[in-house]
Amino acid sequence: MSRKIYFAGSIHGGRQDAELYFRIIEQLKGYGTVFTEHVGHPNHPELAGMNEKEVHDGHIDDWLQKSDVLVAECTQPSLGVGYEIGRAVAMNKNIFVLFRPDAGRKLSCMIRGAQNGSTFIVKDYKEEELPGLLKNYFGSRT
Ligand SMILES: O=c1[nH]c(=O)n([C@H]2C[C@H](O)[C@@H](COP(=O)(O)O)O2)cc1CO
Repeated sequence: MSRKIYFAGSIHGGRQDAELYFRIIEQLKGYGTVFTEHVGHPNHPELAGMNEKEVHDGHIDDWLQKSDVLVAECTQPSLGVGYEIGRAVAMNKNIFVLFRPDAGRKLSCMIRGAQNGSTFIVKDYKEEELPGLLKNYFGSRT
């Protein structure tokens, strides 16, 4: 059965990296089914016709719950992404956090400090390194 991937990236936190999210999602599709392709949509519609509770419950109780792994691009800070990570920790999911130090930000200690070398991995990266990083990450997991 195909691996199920939940990709998290900023929406209301700011869309500066939306095109990068799209490119990451395109690569992730090579490793499984991505539930949250809309996060990389260049013109993501406001709430996509749903109310906040429908968005929250559909993402957390359905997609995140069913996922094998959460991949989160955390360079652009987002409350929603931080929340998704915390909920994924509580569900014992595999979590792969991507962060670009070159953007001039510092990743929260609550995220960088959560890494444990197995289920919670944080990688500082540049975009050109992504194919190799994803290959390593998914290659070492079933
Ligand atoms: O309309 C939405 N659709 C949606 O999928 N999300 C989810 C997926 C993203 O990984 C995350 C972004 O959170 P935020 O909007 O706080 O940046 O929340 C969040 C919103 C709006 O908060």
